[in-house]
Amino acid sequence: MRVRIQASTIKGKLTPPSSKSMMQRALAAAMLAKGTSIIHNPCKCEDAEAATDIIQRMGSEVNKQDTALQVISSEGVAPEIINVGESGLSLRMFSPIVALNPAKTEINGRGSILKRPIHNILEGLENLGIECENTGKGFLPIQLQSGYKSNFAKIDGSLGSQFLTGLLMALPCRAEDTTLKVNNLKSIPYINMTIDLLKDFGIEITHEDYKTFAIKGNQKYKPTEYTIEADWSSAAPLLVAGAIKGSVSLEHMNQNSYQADKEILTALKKCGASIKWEGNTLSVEKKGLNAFDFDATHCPDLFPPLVALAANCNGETRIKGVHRLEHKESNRGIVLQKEFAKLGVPIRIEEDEMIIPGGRLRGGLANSNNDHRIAMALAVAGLSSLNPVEIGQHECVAKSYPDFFTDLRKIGGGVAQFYFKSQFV
Ligand SMILES: O=C(O)C1=C[C@@H](OP(=O)(O)O)[C@@H](O)[C@H](O)C1
Ligand SMILES: C=C(OP(=O)(O)O)C(=O)O
Repeated sequence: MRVRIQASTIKGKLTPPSSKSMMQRALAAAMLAKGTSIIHNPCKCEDAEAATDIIQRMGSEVNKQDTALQVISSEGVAPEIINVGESGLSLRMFSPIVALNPAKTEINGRGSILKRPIHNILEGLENLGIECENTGKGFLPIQLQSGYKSNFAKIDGSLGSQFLTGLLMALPCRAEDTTLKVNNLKSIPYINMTIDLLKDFGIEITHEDYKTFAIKGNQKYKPTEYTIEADWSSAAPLLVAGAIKGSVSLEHMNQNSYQADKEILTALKKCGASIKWEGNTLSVEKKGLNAFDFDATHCPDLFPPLVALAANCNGETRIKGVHRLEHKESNRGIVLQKEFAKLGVPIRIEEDEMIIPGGRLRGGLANSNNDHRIAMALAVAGLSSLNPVEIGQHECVAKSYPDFFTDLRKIGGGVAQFYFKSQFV
């Protein structure tokens, strides 16, 4: 299958899917809380399915209700193997949780995750006394056993925050206290989201300026009812669609969210789009758009939709944080450069900055490189291109937003899916 996006005017109202970051955290926390938790407004996407499968393998019962999931957690079991699918968060969050149990568990995955390096997980867990075998030699699979033995570790945060999220969720369950010294932490808002969610489950985490985390042991997760917010990461391409080609209103958005990608609002304001809040409904409307400077170091998932936005602005936009993109579902800096070049946009990368000239979208054949955020950014670019944009491997949006193309059509996007003998363009 391929999808073809034609220039179109955007107008309409939607509710974006629920946050996959919050959903995966809530599933892990519900598993760690012995008793019954309810997750309202659950996120339905492949990464959430992977996390659900993991907690079931670890002994939780998960029951679907109307608009909620019931998680019943009793004594946990150590599975022989868990599979994280393609989810970076499930890999990095569940590794420290699985490691609480001294029995041996193998962690494996599929697709893009098999190409994402794991040395910082290995280093961190080994520093805390876990015995790690790595038959994948720097990549999955890994086998963990023996339980935690050390009460102190230095953690490299420069590659991202997900592993620290896992440690903050696991270590309160140890009998002993643990101190983590974290160096050069990136994606900081995601740690705020973790700490906030843990508070709802009865777990307290304190830190000094995101550098020292003193984690009290013997804490008990309490079962709770937790509501997943709408996802700002999935909202971002929809908001950009409204800003470049008409208007869009998104319902049920939390203005005070801890989600990193709420920062899309800063970028939209900077380039001159019109932004209006009415209660929890956010409306964005097209205006003359000008190039902008933006630092995406701590909200790396915004890069792809920001590139689609920048390609529609007058002048050269500069976005910082390219180094953060190397180990995502694809090497996103290079892939954005390569795929937008196919549409006529000559992106430059200078050290940690991406420079995007506006006003050159010609359209053409591109490929998502099996990266959901690239597929969505290319689709948004198609809305304002001279010729249609065709995207190969577009089904990968299922990782975070399975209904993306249906929703884009609902707000006026000219979307046509068709069979094509090869995905590779
Ligand atoms: O904690 C999370 O939910 C996430 C953290 C970020 O990763 P890094 O912390 O690796 O940058 C982000 O890119 C990812 O999509 C989700
Ligand atoms: C990078 C992402 O997710 P993860 O790292 O959890 O696979 C993403 O959703 O853009």
